[in-house]
Amino acid sequence: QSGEVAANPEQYDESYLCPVQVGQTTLNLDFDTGSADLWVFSTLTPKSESTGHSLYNPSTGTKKSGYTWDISYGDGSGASGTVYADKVVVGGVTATSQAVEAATSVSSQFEQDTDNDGLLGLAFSSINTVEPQAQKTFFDSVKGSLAKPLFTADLKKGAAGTYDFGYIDSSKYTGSISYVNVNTANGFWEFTASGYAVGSGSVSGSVGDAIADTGTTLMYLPTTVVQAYYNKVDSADYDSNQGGYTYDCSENLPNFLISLGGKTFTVSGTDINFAPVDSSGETCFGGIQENTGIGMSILGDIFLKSVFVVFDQTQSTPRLGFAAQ
Ligand SMILES: O=C(CNCCc1c[nH]c2ccccc12)Nc1scc(-c2ccccc2)c1C(=O)NCc1ccccc1
Repeated sequence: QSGEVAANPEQYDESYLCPVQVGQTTLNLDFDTGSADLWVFSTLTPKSESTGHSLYNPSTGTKKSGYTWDISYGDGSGASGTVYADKVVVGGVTATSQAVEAATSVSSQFEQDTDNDGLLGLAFSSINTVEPQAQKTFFDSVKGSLAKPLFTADLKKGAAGTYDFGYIDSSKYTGSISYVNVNTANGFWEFTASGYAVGSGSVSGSVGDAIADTGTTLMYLPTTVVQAYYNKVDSADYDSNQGGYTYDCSENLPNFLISLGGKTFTVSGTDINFAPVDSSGETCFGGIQENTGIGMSILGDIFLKSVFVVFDQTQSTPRLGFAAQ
């Protein structure tokens, strides 16, 4: 089988939500290549935490008794609950007995984002949080039945993009796809990014160890790289209150060039201009920030909306393919 699903941006492209049938309900889920749990708001979630969200009703599923899950993310958000086996359909691709993690508790960040009914993890199943036994991601559940064991992400700035499962749509990218091998030891789509440049010109240095993460909004890069970037932005400085680099919204940001698999990709300065820090709209928060304390770089949505990405498991070593959009 194969299929395509829309990826609809939230405000400021903070995250991208896709319609997914879970049991008998259609939920808007955040497809997340940086985690491996498919968890959803449910009728088991306290009303005080689930108002405004579409809810999964576990009555259509089969409870996996004694199974629980509990996930927390680097920003301190998280959720936990119980596990059911149910039908999940993404763009016509069906997993007949997918582990659906019903939330019995969610953190305030998720509670407040009423367009987001949960996450569909697309990292490697080795980091699924279900106890006593890790469960397969949706992709792992359907992989064997897909025309090709791969999926692609085509995210866009301020417009609907797509995730395709089982095939590569060559109308969605230009030029050739350049591939890098993935190291799955940490359960992420993790690879080594090469040189970079700020503004224009030839790339040099090395960004190093990085993950392709559709579930993280911004780009988190080594301090040396981030300082080199904001040195080219006159009004920029590190604002500890905001927890990152800010600058005058009126200032034009330079492009960021990064070399992956021997090819150089350009993230435009307009894409790196993330969002105002407050309603005055004078000061803006940058889409490139430091990866301090993370242990690797994260190429999140700010980067991914500039490229077409293939998450490829056609070979014994998984690989990532990048092409210009
Ligand atoms: O977790 C994911 C992908 N799912 C995110 C789901 C999600 C988490 N809040 C959400 C809110 C809305 C929608 C989805 C999510 N990626 C990774 S790998 C390593 C780290 C990490 C580890 C330690 C320290 C920092 C990051 C993260 C991380 O925490 N990213 C989110 C973030 C990163 C930085 C700042 C904020 C968030």
